[in-house]
Amino acid sequence: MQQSFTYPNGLPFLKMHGLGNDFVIIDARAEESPLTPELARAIGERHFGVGYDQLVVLTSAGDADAAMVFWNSDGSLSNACGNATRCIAQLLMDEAGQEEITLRSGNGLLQALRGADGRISVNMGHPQLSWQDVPLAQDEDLISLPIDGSPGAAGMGNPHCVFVVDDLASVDLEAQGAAIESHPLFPEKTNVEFIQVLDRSTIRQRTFERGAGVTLACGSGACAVAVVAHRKGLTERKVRIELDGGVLDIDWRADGVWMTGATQLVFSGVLAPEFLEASL
Ligand SMILES: N[C@H](CCC[C@H](N)C(=O)O)C(=O)O
Repeated sequence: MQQSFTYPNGLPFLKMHGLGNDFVIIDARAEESPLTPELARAIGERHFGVGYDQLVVLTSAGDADAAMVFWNSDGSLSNACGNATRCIAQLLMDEAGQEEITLRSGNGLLQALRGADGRISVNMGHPQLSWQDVPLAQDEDLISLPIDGSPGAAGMGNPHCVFVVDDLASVDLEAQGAAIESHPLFPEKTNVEFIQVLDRSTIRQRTFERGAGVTLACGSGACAVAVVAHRKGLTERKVRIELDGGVLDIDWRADGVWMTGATQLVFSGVLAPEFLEASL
């Protein structure tokens, strides 16, 4: 799709990660920076571009400190990205010298706080549990899924399908994740989490993300995992989730599902005008 917009001076960006779930951040609060799916995909190329799991476009918001639009590396959009939300919160808190920030996402207003240990907590909101809200296709059923492991589904502004397994080492994450991501049970596709419950307060999680594939961590996924595991009677409402890239602490409280974890600014750069021109 030809884009009338041009970037004669290139396009500045930041690179951040939350537990190895990595992000390109484009700050469009002062100046419009429209993206196309083609450009988002080109920036996400790990060899020909910058590479990311998600790209976040920051814009100004009347009712929040900023608004976020989330792109997956396949060029699709998502209403939620927990780890990126934590990274944006750190960025804006550092910029403003604040310890609390409000961010607007496709899943509503999210409150973020910085703890004494420097980790960022975000209230990711209430889970969506009805089949219409996850969403699931009405005429299918979770048991129709071609994988054992007592599946559960929950939405956190984005859909998640969670499988509880006895041994994560037995899971073919790429193949089984891809099969579920596009299963007809999920009209908007789904993120896929495989978990092993270590005790009532500890879960090991591996993730195949919608639109991004295997990632080292998934924040909204960890929230959905905590909700599904608790509803199955396997864990408390407060759990520590061990992901490939690190640890998230999840607390499903009366006011929403709180997620706490580390964030890291890695580098800043500028996408070259000729790269952008070739990718639009
Ligand atoms: N792939 C997800 C978005 C990013 C989720 C993940 N990176 C997180 O930290 O929540 C989706 O399409 O719903």
